[in-house]
Amino acid sequence: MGRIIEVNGPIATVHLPGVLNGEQVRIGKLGLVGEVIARSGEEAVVQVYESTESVRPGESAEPLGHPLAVELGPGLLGNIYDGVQRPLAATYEASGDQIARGLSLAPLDRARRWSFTPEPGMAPGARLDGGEILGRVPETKTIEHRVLVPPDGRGELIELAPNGEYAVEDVIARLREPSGAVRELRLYHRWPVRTARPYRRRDHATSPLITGQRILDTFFPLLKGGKAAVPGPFGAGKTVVQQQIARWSNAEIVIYVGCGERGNELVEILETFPELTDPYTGRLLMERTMLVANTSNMPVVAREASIYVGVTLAEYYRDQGYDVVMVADSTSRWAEALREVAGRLGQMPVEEGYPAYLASRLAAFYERAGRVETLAGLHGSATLIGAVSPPGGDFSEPVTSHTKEIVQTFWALSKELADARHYPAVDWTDSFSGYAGQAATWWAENVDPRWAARRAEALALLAQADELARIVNLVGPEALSSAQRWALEGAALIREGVLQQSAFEEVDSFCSPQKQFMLLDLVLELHGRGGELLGIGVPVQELLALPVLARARRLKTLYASNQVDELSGFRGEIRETFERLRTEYGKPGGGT
Ligand SMILES: Nc1ncnc2c1ncn2[C@@H]1O[C@H](COP(=O)(O)OP(=O)(O)OP(=O)(O)O)[C@@H](O)[C@H]1O
Repeated sequence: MGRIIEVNGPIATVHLPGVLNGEQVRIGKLGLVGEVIARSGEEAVVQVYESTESVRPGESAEPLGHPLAVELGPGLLGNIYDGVQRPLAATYEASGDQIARGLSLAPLDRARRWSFTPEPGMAPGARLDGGEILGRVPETKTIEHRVLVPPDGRGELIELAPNGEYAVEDVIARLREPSGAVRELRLYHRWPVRTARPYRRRDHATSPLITGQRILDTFFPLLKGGKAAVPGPFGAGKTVVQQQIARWSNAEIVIYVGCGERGNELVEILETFPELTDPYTGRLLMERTMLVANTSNMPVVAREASIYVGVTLAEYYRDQGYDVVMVADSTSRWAEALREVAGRLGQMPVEEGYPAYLASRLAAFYERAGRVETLAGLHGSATLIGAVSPPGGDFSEPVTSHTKEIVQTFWALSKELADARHYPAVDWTDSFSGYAGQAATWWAENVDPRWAARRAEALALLAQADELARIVNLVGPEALSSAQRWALEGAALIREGVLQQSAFEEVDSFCSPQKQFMLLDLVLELHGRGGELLGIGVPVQELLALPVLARARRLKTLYASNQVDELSGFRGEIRETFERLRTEYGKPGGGT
């Protein structure tokens, strides 16, 4: 037992000989949770994850003998945790609205019993390695939990529990480790959150994470196992984008980390998520979701912990062979926590007060994304998506600029688009995806071989229109040729008929890959055929007045994702309209 020497906000200096860096510590009479972040001689600096108000020098400091770790086992799904994995529902029951400080509640329900089935063929005498599957538990109606040997466990199986109902603390297997020691395995194990969980090897990520959002999937795709960022100024729609991904993406497991956003946003998430229906099963989305949310009475440094808790949960389900997506809202708040701690430790600030290790911390976090072959030989992925909230919307600030270097997919939200009520306000000029090549293979095989060409054509048209818009601003629309005016119209059709997508409109909130491609293809066909007519002398005014243009803008809400065949009927309408015009103008003396 040690004692507190000094308390400075969320940082406590303690006299605690022999404590290790990273070790968890409980400090003060209340037993507040903290973690050693620096040591010098017999003293250690502890980052405390709860308010240190009224904690005094001289009070006790107790080392717990292990680093900040999470419990991993059945019962995680559907849970809402705080930044140090305390279950919020049970916590509220125990202490009411204001979480009592120092409260220690088990993350996994100790009383609940789970129906365990040992893995077929697994019997005493088997040589087991870390990460292998011992048995299975139906965790929810849709997700089967694979009970794993902890990654650091290895040896001869000497006992395995038969089929039956077990609580997480019950011993379900005994292992004789190479040292001869017998290790008891339970339905759950602990894992330190700052250590990436091991896997056999990295796989190439090949299939896209389909989010149902056209600007994301078609224009700036992300792969399962990939890393993405959503930077955006205040109110540009980061939260809506992340919620849409959590709600609609084709990942099997969803982890939503609400890290330090404003209280009311958190309340909204806590209220809305438990009511959402899973579009793939018709059941509750929470059956395959976990929420990690910092409560407002936890200090900023707890945001750090919640990011690591989230990513460790993601790796754990990846290790069971699932595709997991984790969204973190927002990594800027986490970076602010790093800055606050660095400041209090008197570390040299480098950029805008952030410590020199900001970039490496961000990189190490995103490095935990990936598609892997697990220790059990399964294939799973963890996709990481972080929101970034640059102050004043300035993307050159340190957190955004470092993140941009690290991620492969960058969905840049723009204030101008949001102000113009163009949602999702993802800017097609500033955004990028390094995965478009791999995604193209998937789209070609599963949707249409022309995907990459159509995508490139649309992006080129959007870029051309942005350039033309600048000219119009300078010299007025009269300076444009007919072809240029038609290009502007083509880009407007893409923006309004394809890119804009309301999260709140039932038919359009989710768009299947087939519908995404069909919409894009139809708009480009329309534009292409109009261009041909300009070539034979049809005046651009006549094209611009065609009623099919307005129809093309509305297609997205007229046909749902399961009505792609009906939607494709619009191609006939386009062809008919343009053929009629062509015959009119093709005939001598026609067209007047
Ligand atoms: N895809 C969308 N469809 C319709 N409306 C949207 C969409 N995206 C954003 N909005 C509108 O923009 C508003 C602000 O979005 P959101 O709360 O996600 O912004 P934010 O960037 O997370 O804000 P903050 O900086 O406050 O965290 C939403 O309340 C909604 O009205």
